[in-house]
Amino acid sequence: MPASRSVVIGVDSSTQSTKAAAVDADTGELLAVGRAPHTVTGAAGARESDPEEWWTALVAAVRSAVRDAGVPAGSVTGIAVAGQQHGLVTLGPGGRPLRPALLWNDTRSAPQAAALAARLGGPEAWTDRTGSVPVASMTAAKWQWLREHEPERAAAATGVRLPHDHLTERLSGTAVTDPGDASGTCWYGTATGTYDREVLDLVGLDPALLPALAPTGATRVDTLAPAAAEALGLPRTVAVAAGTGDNMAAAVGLGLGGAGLLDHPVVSLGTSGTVFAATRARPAAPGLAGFAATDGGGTYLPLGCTLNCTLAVDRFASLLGLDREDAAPGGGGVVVLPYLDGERTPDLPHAAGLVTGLRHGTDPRAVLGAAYEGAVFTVLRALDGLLAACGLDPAAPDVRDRPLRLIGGGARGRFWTDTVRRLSGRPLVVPAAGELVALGAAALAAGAVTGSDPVALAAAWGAGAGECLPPLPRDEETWNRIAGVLSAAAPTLLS
Ligand SMILES: Nc1ncnc2c1ncn2[C@@H]1O[C@H](COP(=O)(O)OP(=O)(O)O)[C@@H](O)[C@H]1O
Ligand SMILES: O=C(CO)[C@@H](O)[C@H](O)COP(=O)(O)O
Repeated sequence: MPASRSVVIGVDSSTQSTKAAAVDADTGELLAVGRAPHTVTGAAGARESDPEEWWTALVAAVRSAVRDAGVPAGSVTGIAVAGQQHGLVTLGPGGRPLRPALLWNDTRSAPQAAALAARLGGPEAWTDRTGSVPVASMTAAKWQWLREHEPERAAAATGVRLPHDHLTERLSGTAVTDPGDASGTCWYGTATGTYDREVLDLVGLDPALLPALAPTGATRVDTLAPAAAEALGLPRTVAVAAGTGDNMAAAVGLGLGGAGLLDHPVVSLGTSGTVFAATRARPAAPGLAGFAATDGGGTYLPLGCTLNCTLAVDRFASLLGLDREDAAPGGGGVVVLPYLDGERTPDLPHAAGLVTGLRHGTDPRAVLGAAYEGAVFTVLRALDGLLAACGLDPAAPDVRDRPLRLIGGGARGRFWTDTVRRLSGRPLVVPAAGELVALGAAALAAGAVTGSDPVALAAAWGAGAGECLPPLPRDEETWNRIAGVLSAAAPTLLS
């Protein structure tokens, strides 16, 4: 290996685990990936994780990636963190968390979100200002929940951070965020590129508690703080980028942004199911998050998000005593609405899962298959909403022919890809590189080291290239059966 090789580390700190990718900054070669799991606790709508565990996982994953890459620590030049979005991290003395973080899929904040959505002139005013109408996932609703349920902790907070901000601060000692992840708080103005003081007043949050806004996720905020350098076994000279949210980093990894187009909408199958596209317009619609991309240059990342994707299907597999791949199409009338965690799109925070169409002869594998179908249907309905908000007719042949890029852990599963193909009738591109979020973060790190545009870097690395799967005939019957059950069950799902 040439002594001058420059290696960058991209960290994906998402709901279930941390993944750290060691990447050759010049060629984009993925040298190694380190992984470490997270613990999520909570019942009855609560979902919390200990930020200290994220830090321990980051250290373990980065050390493992550098070791497995077989590169000297001195060749590492940059690091960036992409994190699960929206989570509320409250800091106390010494910058340490006051309590576990409230996660994006914690639905206890639904009443606070509904109350906030009615303020400031109602939903349209919120989308005009922040891009999104508050739902339970948004950080502003979580902060309001904390004020109402744990006022002494809210009053004691000396800092309020998103998950990726907190980890970036642990790395660098600098309190900073980026436009992309900030746009998931509902207190950041996507039109102005600044914190919205009126929203902060509304939720009683002192702006001094928030991190500074970096111009882009690739902004070099500092180098490693001494304690972080020691924990990671890396030199203090390693540049730390501002980082971003996990969906924004995936967009960077796929080379979307700048002159980003709607040609390849993205579907991500992870704990959350997300659909997004990079666009220069600023589309707004109820049920859609009008995020900013992380380039800070007027690219937007409208996104639909479901709460029940791979984890919900895995839960059905374990309830049925089956392996996740041991599924059959749900034909024969079984329908599963897998809303085990409530749901965000559609906005049904209090919903529970629903199974219909069971008979004595029902094959358990078909029930599992129907869970996949229910999860994929929910994601693809969100995709139709996204395309419509971008001014496109989802059913128009030229729109239906646009390949979907399929990413996230579920994209590794054949039954997932088959179900997306069958229910969408669209061609798919499945990137060969599994860790698009970590690769996007690595491109942000390389951007911080070299000053280059991270989207252009990732595009040159070819991180998004992969297998093209031709379309299958659209399974209208299954689609209509699920849509019928959803519509008939709507009154029950609301309560
Ligand atoms: N080979 C595979 N086949 C099907 N599903 C998989 C496979 N590998 C991982 N998964 C799914 O991917 C999920 C994790 O995806 P990931 O995108 O890493 O989640 P997150 O970013 O939310 O932590 C797991 O819940 C698991 O169900
Ligand atoms: O809330 C959203 C997007 O708005 C989620 O997509 C989170 O960012 C969590 O991501 P994963 O852990 O599922 O990757």
